[in-house]
Amino acid sequence: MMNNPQAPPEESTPHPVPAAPAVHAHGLTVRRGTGRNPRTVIDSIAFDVPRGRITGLLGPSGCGKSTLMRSVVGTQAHVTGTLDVLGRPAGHPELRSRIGYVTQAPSVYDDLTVRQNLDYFAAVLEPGRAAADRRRDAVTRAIADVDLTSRAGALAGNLSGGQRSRVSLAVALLGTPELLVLDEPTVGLDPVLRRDLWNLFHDIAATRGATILVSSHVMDEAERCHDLLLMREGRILAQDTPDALRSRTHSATVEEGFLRLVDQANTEAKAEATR
Ligand SMILES: Nc1ncnc2c1ncn2[C@@H]1O[C@H](COP(=O)(O)OP(=O)(O)OP(=O)(O)O)[C@@H](O)[C@H]1O
Repeated sequence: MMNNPQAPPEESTPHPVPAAPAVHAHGLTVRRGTGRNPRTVIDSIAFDVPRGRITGLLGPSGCGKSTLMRSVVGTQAHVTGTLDVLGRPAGHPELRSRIGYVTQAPSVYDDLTVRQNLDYFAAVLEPGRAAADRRRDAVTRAIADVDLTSRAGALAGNLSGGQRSRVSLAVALLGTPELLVLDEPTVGLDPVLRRDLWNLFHDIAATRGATILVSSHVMDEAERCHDLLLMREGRILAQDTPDALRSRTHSATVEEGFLRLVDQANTEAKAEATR
């Protein structure tokens, strides 16, 4: 899948958007920290993630992207408000096999090979001898999807950072999830690998109809998304397509548009404070 540079991400065609979003949030609030001083890090936000498309969650470091993603996959405590994922409340046991989640730090075993890592996680997903053939096929396909077939026998500990990230992504692809939640998957990757990964995300959305929620603090990656959620300080600053955002902020790039919205929000906050 990654050997397809002919298909620029911008030109890939997302599946038609069905009515029900993959993720629906309303009044979503998250508090973090223990003891006497838990802080509100996500503050009563509302947003939708449309199905079959790539939604970029963008914003500066510390704005709450990882917390929001953890809430969507159901691993975050102290979440209140409405958060529905694939038609179920976030964290519902039925969602476990329907969501693939890649955390910021690649979660692979360094002392196992790429294939052994995948075999292990495949067995956790679908245990038992009866499923052995299906597991083997799923593992082979996931390794091919992330273009690591030639390194399948290499120890994960001997791979580059980008290759290790791709092993994590392959693990997330194992169960052919309907929703992929990817927390800054391109951090630290060189431009070629970043482009290849974005091509892969577009392939996955277009060929499988999967929904992808992907975070980044690199604004130029926003241009590669179908839809954007721009976050700042625990709030959603904008939900738009890159085109609509550029156009309504009269900006040449999403980054410029984002900065305009930040300035506007700051001005409004100051005016509010002096009232
Ligand atoms: N375990 C924790 N306890 C208390 N506060 C936390 C904890 N983890 C994160 N936070 C705070 O929650 C806020 C949001 O953090 P989060 O990791 O979600 O941001 P982010 O946008 O993903 O940042 P980055 O891009 O740097 O990963 C930050 O202010 C952070 O300090």
